[in-house]
Amino acid sequence: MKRVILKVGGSVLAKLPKNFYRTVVALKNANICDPIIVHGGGPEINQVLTKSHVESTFVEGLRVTTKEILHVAEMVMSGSINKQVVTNLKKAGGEAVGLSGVDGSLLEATPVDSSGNLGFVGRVSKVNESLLTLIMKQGMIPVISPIGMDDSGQHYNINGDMAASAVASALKGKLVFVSDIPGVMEIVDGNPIVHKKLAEQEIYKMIDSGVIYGGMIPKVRSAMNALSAGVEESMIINGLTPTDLKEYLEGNEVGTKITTGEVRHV
Ligand SMILES: Nc1ncnc2c1ncn2[C@@H]1O[C@H](COP(=O)(O)OP(=O)(O)O)[C@@H](O)[C@H]1O
Ligand SMILES: CC(=O)N[C@@H](CCC(=O)OP(=O)(O)O)C(=O)O
Repeated sequence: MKRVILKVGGSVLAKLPKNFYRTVVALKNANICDPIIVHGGGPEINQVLTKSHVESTFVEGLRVTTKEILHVAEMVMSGSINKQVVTNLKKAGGEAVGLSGVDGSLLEATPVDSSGNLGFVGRVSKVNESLLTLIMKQGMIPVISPIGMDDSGQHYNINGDMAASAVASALKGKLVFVSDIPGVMEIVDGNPIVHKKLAEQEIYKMIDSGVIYGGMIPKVRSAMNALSAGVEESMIINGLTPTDLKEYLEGNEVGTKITTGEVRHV
């Protein structure tokens, strides 16, 4: 069965319309496809850090992660957020298994930056596909928190978009980023537009010119990496509307499709 990897951003987790989880469960129960959720949690991590008076900085959308910040990221994402997503799927009539990348070596990780400037930020070096397959075969939806571990047992904070891209690449599924914007946007002649399709070269230009910034940088990079790894489709859609996910699954044009091909247009 086809796999759809849904990366649900921290930006939308608390704001998803009621039918979001019902749509995901319906896909599974009707054997249309096997959904896998990878979630983020940036805003909730920020809240806890702010309460603890811990400052946090980002480099190109990645959080510089000290030992203390890693502890908070793990507590927030693998703890409360992961279990809330599992609960929401249950309430929508599904069964889900919540895991972090630490469990069953689901996401083996290495430091993203060998200079050490980003601290305990990881990238996925290997995905335990058979564990995911096992869960899906039991009729359950895997829900993944993006914390990884290396051979020595060191944990890493992994950007959710990068984790989702690695999972999609391993499973050769479709990759859908569910975020708080209608897609990749740009101001053209004074008006905001949503790009329906974007190719690699355009994306690099948009990063260089600052049109794509912050959390959108790891998203588009992860989308492109997944495509080069053989993923069928990488999309960015809006999690704030009750219709985008359903429309996308029904084959209608929503959000931004990232392509490897040549340019253009809106
Ligand atoms: N060109 C762009 N189009 C749309 N959003 C952009 C763009 N560049 C940067 N962004 C920012 O990226 C954010 C989405 O990334 P992020 O906050 O990390 O979301 P998530 O938690 O869903 O992963 C948007 O809310 C917006 O502020
Ligand atoms: C290394 C790194 O940046 N990790 C992210 C993990 C959470 C995440 O990716 O959350 P969103 O999906 O909400 O952006 C962080 O600490 O914020």
